[in-house]
Amino acid sequence: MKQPIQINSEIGKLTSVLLHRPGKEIENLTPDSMEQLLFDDIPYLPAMQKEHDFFADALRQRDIEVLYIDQLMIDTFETEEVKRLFVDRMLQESRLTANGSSEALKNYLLEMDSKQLIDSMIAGVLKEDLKEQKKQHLYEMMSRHYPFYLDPMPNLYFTRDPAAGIGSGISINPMSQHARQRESLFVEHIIHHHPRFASADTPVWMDRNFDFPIEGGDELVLSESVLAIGVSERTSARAVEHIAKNLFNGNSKVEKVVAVEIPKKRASMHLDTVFTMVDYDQFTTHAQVVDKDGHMNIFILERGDPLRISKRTNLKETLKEVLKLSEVNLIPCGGEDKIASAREQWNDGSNTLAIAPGSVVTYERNYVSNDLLRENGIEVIEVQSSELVRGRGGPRCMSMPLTREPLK
Ligand SMILES: NC(=O)NCCC[C@H](N)C(=O)O
Repeated sequence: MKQPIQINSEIGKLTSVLLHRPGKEIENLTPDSMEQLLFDDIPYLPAMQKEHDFFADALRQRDIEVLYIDQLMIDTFETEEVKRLFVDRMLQESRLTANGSSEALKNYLLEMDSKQLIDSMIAGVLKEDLKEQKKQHLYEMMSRHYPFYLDPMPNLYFTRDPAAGIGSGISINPMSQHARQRESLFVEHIIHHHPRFASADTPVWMDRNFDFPIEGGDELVLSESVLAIGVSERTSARAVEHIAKNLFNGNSKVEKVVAVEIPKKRASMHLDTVFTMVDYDQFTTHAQVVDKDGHMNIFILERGDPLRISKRTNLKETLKEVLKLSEVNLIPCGGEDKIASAREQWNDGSNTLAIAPGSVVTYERNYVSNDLLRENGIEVIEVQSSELVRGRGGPRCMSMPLTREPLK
């Protein structure tokens, strides 16, 4: 049987990918809530959707199958029982802001057809959407109360983060930020209930109930046997150890987990905001975390009880060692210019999505980085991002590869 997940590298020809087209959840951002929901601004939805469609079309034109989270979810809602199960899980995990709202909300959601149901769960449910509930608490009676029963999920279009394919298995992530924690529930549900995935018995390398966070933007499959993981604002060292043990003890081909420490700050929230693989021996990097010689804190985890852990201090040398390469080229985002480099990193210039060795999708706006990639022989497919970028993520963040061809 064809494996529904098969990811043995960052750069093998991409054949199937999971996306989410931004929807009404974006219009439910307000100046009061956007910071808590991890946005710096409120995107203009019609333009954002146009940009996202352009991105999806660019992938389809290159024979990449594009699947959407909402459609996969709808496919699972064939029976009333599965629908109820998911609504229950979702409500359990949502911070409901009024007593008694849970039952009313559940009934409100279950009256919907599958498409409306999934759209509403992603967009959020306003208190005014439900019939007036009897108010019992002071905070409900005060006029300026919080408008949502169910918070919107505006970050869902960053499908990279809630889960990551590794080999023929998956890491279903306990996410660090409250605003994003429900996202991995969608992936977990799809893996267990969608016919394409459920029958495959996909190994789960990380369970979303683990107590310490990890996010997919930090998980980079450098080769069949080497996984790099950023220890970052979003990913904990404990989660790295945990997934490493599961990979080594399970039926995976991973032999080395390379833990890369990056500054715990928003501009470099995940490893893929400052480091991506673009070819067999070429990588984007950013000066904020790694100078052109590649100095930084790196630990290699290998099988053993306890795990064998050894320190390295140079990214370039470590990549040469673990990937068995004689040379490695680090391409700095924004080049040597400090201003261009800071600007383009903020706008996700390092966040490339490789669709084949030496071929990447990037944002058009990062022209300094794009020119530099081309000078280094990389094919650059540009997509527009006046609005998409406002959520602080690029093409890699907006995609969860499901299958890639093996490297030759
Ligand atoms: N892999 C990534 O870097 N994803 C970008 C996520 C951006 C989102 N607004 C967040 O703060 O989680």
